Amino acid sequence: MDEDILYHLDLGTKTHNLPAMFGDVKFVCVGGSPNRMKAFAQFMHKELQLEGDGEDIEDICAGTDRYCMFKTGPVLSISHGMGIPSISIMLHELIKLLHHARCCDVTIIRIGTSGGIGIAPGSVVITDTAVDSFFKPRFEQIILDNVVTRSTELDKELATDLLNCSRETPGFPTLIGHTMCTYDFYEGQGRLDGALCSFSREKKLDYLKRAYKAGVRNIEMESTVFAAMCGLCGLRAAVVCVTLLDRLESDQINLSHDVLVEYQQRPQLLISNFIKKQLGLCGQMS
Ligand SMILES: O=P(O)(O)O[C@@H]1C[C@H](O)[C@@H](CO)O1
Ligand SMILES: O=c1cc[nH]c(=O)[nH]1
Repeated sequence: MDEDILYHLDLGTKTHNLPAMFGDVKFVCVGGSPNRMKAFAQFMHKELQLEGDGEDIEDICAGTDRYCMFKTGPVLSISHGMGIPSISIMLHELIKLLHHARCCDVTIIRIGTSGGIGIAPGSVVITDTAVDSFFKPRFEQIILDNVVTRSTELDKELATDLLNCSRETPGFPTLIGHTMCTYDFYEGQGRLDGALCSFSREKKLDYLKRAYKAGVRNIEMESTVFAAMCGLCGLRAAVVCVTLLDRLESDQINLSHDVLVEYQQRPQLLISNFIKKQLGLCGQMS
């Protein structure tokens, strides 16, 4: 293409010097909420001891309200909204952006929230394999009128490195497990508290217990397409989500604001330590 307009990011190859803006990016962290991803960028700014306090960090995608993007040193922090279609659009444009910027050796990590199965709320799950609602390691993309099945394996070595790093990040339990990705938060995740519910509490528990038996430790809404797209495009990818509740116990998220904020910081803390370690900065920082 003579010109590539990354419409939902409000960036383009003719309007922006993408290699100058993004050429040094080595880590991309993504998550649903714009505020969380801004907070993560500000946190990374401090952890990397970059100049200034990072409080005035600018949203690179301020020209659109679809996604937010912040850059601090070699770390890019981007929001992706909720669900597969939203993260998929962002990933198409992000991956093209990394290509246009001639970035190399990029690691991409989703830092999110999730519902746990049979584990303590506040636990952090590092995904080894993302599975669909049938506990299968696949993402089915409809292309024209074909169903194209893609693998959802994630980088095992990266997951192990992250688990090792978690041992040096005390304060919360971290484990490796399968993550189930659904198309909905309510019926799609077996919740009884949506506007619609067509199954019993017994059926819900039977489903979630079967998921647990299949190795699923948490449920969220983006991991399968994230794993599939990053895998096909050759990006080293990981999914690290905190659990907000144990779905065998409840459906409603009734954590106080402060606890919710602290839980959401857990994956950020782990990833910040991992990034510092990768950059050879550990031991020199707070
Ligand atoms: O990254 P976040 O915390 O947004 O991910 C999960 C999955 C859905 O997008 C959302 C549902 O509350 O949270
Ligand atoms: O239960 C939960 C909590 C957060 N995100 C989800 O997708 N499910």
